[in-house]
Amino acid sequence: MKALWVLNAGSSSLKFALYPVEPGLADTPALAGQIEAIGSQPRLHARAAAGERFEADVPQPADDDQDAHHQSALDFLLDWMKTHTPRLDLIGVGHRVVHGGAKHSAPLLLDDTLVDALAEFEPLAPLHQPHNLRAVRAVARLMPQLPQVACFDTAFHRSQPPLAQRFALPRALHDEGVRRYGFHGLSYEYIARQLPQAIGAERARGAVIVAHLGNGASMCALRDGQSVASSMGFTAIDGLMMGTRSGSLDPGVLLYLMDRKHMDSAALSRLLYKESGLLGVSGISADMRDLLASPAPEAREAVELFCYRAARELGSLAAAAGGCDALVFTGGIGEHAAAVREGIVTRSAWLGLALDAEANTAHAERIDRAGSPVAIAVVPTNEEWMIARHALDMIGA
Ligand SMILES: Nc1ncnc2c1ncn2[C@@H]1O[C@H](COP(=O)(O)OP(=O)(O)O)[C@@H](O)[C@H]1O
Ligand SMILES: CC(=O)OP(=O)(O)O
Ligand SMILES: [Mg+2]
Repeated sequence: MKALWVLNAGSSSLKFALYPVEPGLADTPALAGQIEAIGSQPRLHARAAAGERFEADVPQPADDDQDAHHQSALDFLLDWMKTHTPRLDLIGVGHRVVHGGAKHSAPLLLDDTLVDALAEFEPLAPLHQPHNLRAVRAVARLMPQLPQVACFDTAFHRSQPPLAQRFALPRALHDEGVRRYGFHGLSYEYIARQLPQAIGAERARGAVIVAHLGNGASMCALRDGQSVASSMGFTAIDGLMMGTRSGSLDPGVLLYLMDRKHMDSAALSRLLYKESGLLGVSGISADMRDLLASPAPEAREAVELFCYRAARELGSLAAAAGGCDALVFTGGIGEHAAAVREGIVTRSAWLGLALDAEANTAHAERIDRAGSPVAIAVVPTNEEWMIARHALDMIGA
């Protein structure tokens, strides 16, 4: 079987999928899964198209070194893949690479020079980029002849108008790359392809706001299926409140923390990327499921702040898009947490949004109330398929 591997290395997970490519790219992977909880109790879960399920504990080095944890999860996965897919004719590997900078608006074939260039963006995406590139290097060591393709989370947003990409900072900083990039682009690109089917061709050409609410969360304004603005900026901390990331913050808070608490960039980075968001506000968990199930007032406040911040961002993106013909929910929270969707939509009635409560609790594809002017849809995202599509286009069958 000719096939493509897809690797999506995240902050605490390593997702993978194996897509058959003969005759064309399959809709569903032959095998897909992830190693979750890297750094705490890593476990591999996978599922074959035929329904067979696999689970395995992933050994983890005893020390506290995040890099070592990711490396050992990756080694385990590559070994596991070899033993579970012995008769495979691999034609290439597609990777999610979170940051492609200002230059890269399309997927690229990877080589050593490009990997080194992309490593320059590691400080801008410390939870993702180092792990993305580690996976590229590991595959290159094991199978040096195999073509590898980088698919950038930032690429889809390069269509944004210049104003949407600019901070109100001195021009020289913009010119050296301090600008808004936007992330989750592979997810938004996939959703944009599904829009005609989900909300109708005419609405799909209009102003559509997509909320990708997962562990990392962002929103994107689309016009005619193209990104015109996004809640994430220079880094994936900006915008919405997330599992452990703060989202938008008054920059004066950082000055205060540096001056008065003597926090350096490592301490600030830990605070903003790992200790804030749902985890920081609730003091209980970064996982939306835990918070929705908890009776603690701090958990409820964290969920409410998440919805409030998302509703405010929705208003801002509607301004950027010149309206809101449809709102689309995706990502782990967007696809599964009916209470969060309700919290966001009820705060957005002024935009013409109205929820069909029954359809919402049933996680139906369309959850807007009959006769209301704005479509609301729930569309599962599929970053892995989008990566496979790009990789196959680059490599050729
Ligand atoms: N049934 C559910 N109800 C509420 N939240 C859920 C549910 N399933 C998953 N989630 C939430 O989705 C988030 C993870 O989303 P996901 O898109 O898988 O994240 P990642 O950014 O790691 O790809 C977690 O906060 C998790 O609690
Ligand atoms: C860019 C980003 O935040 O990605 P994730 O949701 O996978 O953490
Ligand atoms: Mg994700």
